[in-house]
Amino acid sequence: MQNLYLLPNAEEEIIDSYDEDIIVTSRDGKIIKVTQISGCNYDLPAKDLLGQSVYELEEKGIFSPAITPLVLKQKKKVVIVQTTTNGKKVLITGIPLFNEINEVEFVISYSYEVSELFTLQEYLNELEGEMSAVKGELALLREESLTVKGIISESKSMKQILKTVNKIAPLNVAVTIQGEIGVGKSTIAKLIHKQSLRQNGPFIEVNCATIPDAIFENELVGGAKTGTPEKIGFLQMAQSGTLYLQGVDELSLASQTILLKSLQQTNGNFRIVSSTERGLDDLTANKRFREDLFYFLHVVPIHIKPLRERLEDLSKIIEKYVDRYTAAYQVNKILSDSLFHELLHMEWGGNHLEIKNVVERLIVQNETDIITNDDLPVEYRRNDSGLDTFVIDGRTLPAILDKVEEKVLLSAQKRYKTTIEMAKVLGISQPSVVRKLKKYANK
Ligand SMILES: Nc1ncnc2c1ncn2[C@@H]1O[C@H](COP(=O)(O)OP(=O)(O)OP(=O)(O)O)[C@@H](O)[C@H]1O
Repeated sequence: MQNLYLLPNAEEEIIDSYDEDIIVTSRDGKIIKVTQISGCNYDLPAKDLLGQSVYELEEKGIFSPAITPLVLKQKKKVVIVQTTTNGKKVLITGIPLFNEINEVEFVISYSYEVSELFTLQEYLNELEGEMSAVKGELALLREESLTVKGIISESKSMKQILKTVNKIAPLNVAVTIQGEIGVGKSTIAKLIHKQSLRQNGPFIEVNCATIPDAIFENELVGGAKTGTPEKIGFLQMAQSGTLYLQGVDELSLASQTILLKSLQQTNGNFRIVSSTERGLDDLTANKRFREDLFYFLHVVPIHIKPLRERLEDLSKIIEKYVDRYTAAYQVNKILSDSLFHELLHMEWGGNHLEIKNVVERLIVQNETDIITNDDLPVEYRRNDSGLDTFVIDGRTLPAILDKVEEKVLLSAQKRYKTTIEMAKVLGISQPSVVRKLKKYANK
């Protein structure tokens, strides 16, 4: 730094031209000049400072520490923070003024009260700590929500899908995944994201079916247009990540127009993956889906077959859910072969979601170690009453009906907790249920 030289008779003008706390000390530490507000940080009138020694003031704890000795020693500008007797923080800068033989002749210092800055700094540090904790948590949650381990792909068609995903995930193309409810569309969308170059970015899921037309634009592009700029839209949230438009076939034509316009206007740095239950090409042909939006979204189509058409996957999935729920509920149960066979040949319109639900119910609601067809929830039981086993048996009709009644009652007793519930399901009175149960119990 270039040395500052004291100009003769110039100090007065310099000092008086500032509405600042400035103090000038001589090389022996005496205060020789002050401004009108000097001393206010130390709760002293300016005139009381004049003539005092900074060494003494330091000893009394008023200048803690004094800056003049430091500047004299270092012969250069010094910046320190003083703590005053009443706990205020004062940022003080000391500058040496040199004489002709290059010795420090005077020290000029100016100070600002910075307690608030310190409080702000502490607050910022605290915020920073919280932010990094939240960031860590977010990364963990993102990782968890995107974990796609254990994808079952025994069937040829699922293997082919995984191959396609492998190929297209690193490319920035739009993908449309079609399939029935619960067939694994969002699982594949997450897999595409995980295998893409944007894997560390966000995966933003937009459930198209649940957003009313009136607020769709607001949800997509945020509140800038509606006077609520603090509202961030999905398109902004998805930057450098993946935008997953779940159930895009559920959008009304009005919302489709908004979506297309917003996607075209936004310089979106994200990958779009959409899911649909219905074929978008059919909807487009029937004018229920905008053709231009169709071409925008439908670059790579992936079709996931329902589980009933993927028996190899279905079989593994039933086993997986049995393992999962026996472990979760700490029970030791297996499905009978006949029940397993039955499950393999059901419709499963809700695919994974439905199977998961039924297997959990089977594991939780039955007390026997081997779960059989009779343990299926009523709505899943086949509509045959097993009468064939009774008919040609030389028994009378009342005896056969009696046997059927006994079977129905005992099976209902296993399933329902109270006789009131049984009566309601079977459509007879509760005393009737009690009477019949007694009758069969005594047989
Ligand atoms: N191939 C698979 N292997 C193992 N589990 C799977 C597979 N596909 C999906 N699942 C599981 O099935 C459940 C439903 O899957 P997902 O949510 O991906 O279906 P979806 O088709 O997106 O459903 P929706 O129709 O509700 O959008 C999830 O718990 C998922 O982990």
